[in-house]
Amino acid sequence: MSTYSVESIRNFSIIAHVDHGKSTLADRLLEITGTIAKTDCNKQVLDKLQVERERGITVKAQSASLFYSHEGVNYLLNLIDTPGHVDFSYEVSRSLSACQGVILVVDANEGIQAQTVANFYLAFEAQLAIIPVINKQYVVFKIDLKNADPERVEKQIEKLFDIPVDECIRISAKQGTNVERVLQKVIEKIPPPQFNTTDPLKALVFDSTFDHYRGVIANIALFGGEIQKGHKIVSAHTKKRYEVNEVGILTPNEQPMHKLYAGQVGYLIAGMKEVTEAQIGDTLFMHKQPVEPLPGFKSAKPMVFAGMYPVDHSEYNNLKSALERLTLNDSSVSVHRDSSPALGAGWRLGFLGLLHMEVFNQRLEQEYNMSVILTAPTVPYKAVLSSAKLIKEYGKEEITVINPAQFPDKLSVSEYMEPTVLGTIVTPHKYIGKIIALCQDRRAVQKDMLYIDEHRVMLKYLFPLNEIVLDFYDALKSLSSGYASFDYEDAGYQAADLIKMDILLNGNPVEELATIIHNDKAYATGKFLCERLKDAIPRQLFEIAIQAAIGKKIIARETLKAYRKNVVAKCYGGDITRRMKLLKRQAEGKKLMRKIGNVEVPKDAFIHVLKRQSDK
Ligand SMILES: Nc1nc2c(ncn2[C@@H]2O[C@H](COP(=O)(O)OP(=O)(O)OP(=O)(O)O)[C@@H](O)[C@H]2O)c(=O)[nH]1
Repeated sequence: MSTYSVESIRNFSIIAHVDHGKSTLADRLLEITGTIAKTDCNKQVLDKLQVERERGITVKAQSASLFYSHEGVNYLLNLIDTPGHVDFSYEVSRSLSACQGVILVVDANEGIQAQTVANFYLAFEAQLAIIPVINKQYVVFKIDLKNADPERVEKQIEKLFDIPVDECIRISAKQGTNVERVLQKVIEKIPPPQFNTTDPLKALVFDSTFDHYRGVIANIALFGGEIQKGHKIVSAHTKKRYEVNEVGILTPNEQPMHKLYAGQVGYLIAGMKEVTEAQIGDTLFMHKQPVEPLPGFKSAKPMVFAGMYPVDHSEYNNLKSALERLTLNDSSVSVHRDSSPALGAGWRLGFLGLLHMEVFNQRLEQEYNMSVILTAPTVPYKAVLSSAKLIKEYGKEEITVINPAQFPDKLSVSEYMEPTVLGTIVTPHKYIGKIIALCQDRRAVQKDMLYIDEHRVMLKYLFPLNEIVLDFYDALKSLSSGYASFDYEDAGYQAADLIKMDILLNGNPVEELATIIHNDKAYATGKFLCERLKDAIPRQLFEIAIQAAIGKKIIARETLKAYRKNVVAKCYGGDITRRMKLLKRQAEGKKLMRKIGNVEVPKDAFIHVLKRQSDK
């Protein structure tokens, strides 16, 4: 950009429900503005991570600066593509802090879904300009997807969000139809940022990534002043001083610039090496010109915790450094050191949901070549202690329990509490009966029910978090043939009758599967886990007793019969290389096993075992 004028800047995010077409719209915007060449290969260009491409979802918000000329004026448009899944809504709220407006994409076929509602309210509460866009819709031929019904979706938007029907723009992101109109609307409707270059530097760190060679790359939004190479800056959070090595914009790859100005969004490299140095939500200011720090962000609140241990203990230090680096790229993961008698030294990690946990695990494997053991996920329970000894030990009466191994005994507790969430379900009305039954089975209490139009209903339920965290979404999808959607927000704690259940293999506890559950569900869960484990464990040379226990009391049992798998039997002792190959393959298979007593369990069995069968 040759000349700078804050009047010609627009900062906006694209928000939507999962799969409604955010990343595809971002591709078209990048093409129209000449940011990337127009080819058939541009598919979700901003989804850079391998895990994003494989799963076809966005997990990390990505920024891109676009240059666009309209009516003789050159504009700088800073676009942030955000994830749609509920586990990553923290990324959305952070991204919005760097924006003055949003494009709210709604699929013309599916209409308003649970995350559409959640994301709309994030933008609305942040007082951002909102541009509703109906996607998957040709304008000329009326129909892109067969069941597209833009009129119906426009009416839903008017009813739920109070946005007049004629403000919606109908597009096909895939075909590029009418997408230019969206850009024009961005310029007309989203206000330029109201910041001055003459003010002292005030830069918000709204995201950060870690580069193996260059250290921390901080994504910043300038709320005042300007910044360039050589400037001495200070972090409001750590009070540490840095010299700026490089500033620039993302197009979408890093493009160094001489300067960044108030109102712009870009990146900064300033020799930050430690994970803790690039705190998201931090304010950077010029050395000797301190400013009032920006409010920052509420820290991400982990919803599920699980233990993580290296498969092979010699890998402990490598895993430690991989974790440090990956958590810098994903600061919503909380990490506490932990250890267990069975698994040795490891960590207890907090995630925003199960998908987040799976994605993090996949990234460790793909980006850092690390293979780990994860224990059964648990939600953060609370216990009000009655034992004077324990109160003294913890230094407080109320403790949070994120590890079943530390679950205090009933005798030393006056009350247990479990976390709850307010869930929003949007569904075609024909599935309502089955969904209500599912919610009741999950101990949920109905709070609201609203018809969005004659075919669709929005239900609100208060759920115990542990009832939805593992597999509620899968269950909901399967009983509504994929049509119902779900989103939730934190709703505090409620008293609950909780117990700790252990799983034993030939009398040895399987630490990975110890869980805290509601008393009412103990027998059913115990029976189910034993049955599932029986399927997950390969037969071995001896009989295996699989038991569920509460304290010393066994509440369920399955028996796995002995079996001898002789892998080399087929080789007739003849071909020695073939025989060696088979033995090697068997040895490699064993590496992925975890030994409990003398029983070998595939290490990935633990999470699969926990998903409930009853919901199929
Ligand atoms: N028919 C049709 N399909 C579209 C259109 N826009 C996007 N899609 C398809 O919808 C699917 C989801 O698109 P994405 O752009 O990945 O959706 P997203 O909202 O970014 O998804 P998440 O990042 O996972 O939340 C892809 O298969 C796209 O090809 C469209 O205009 N018409």
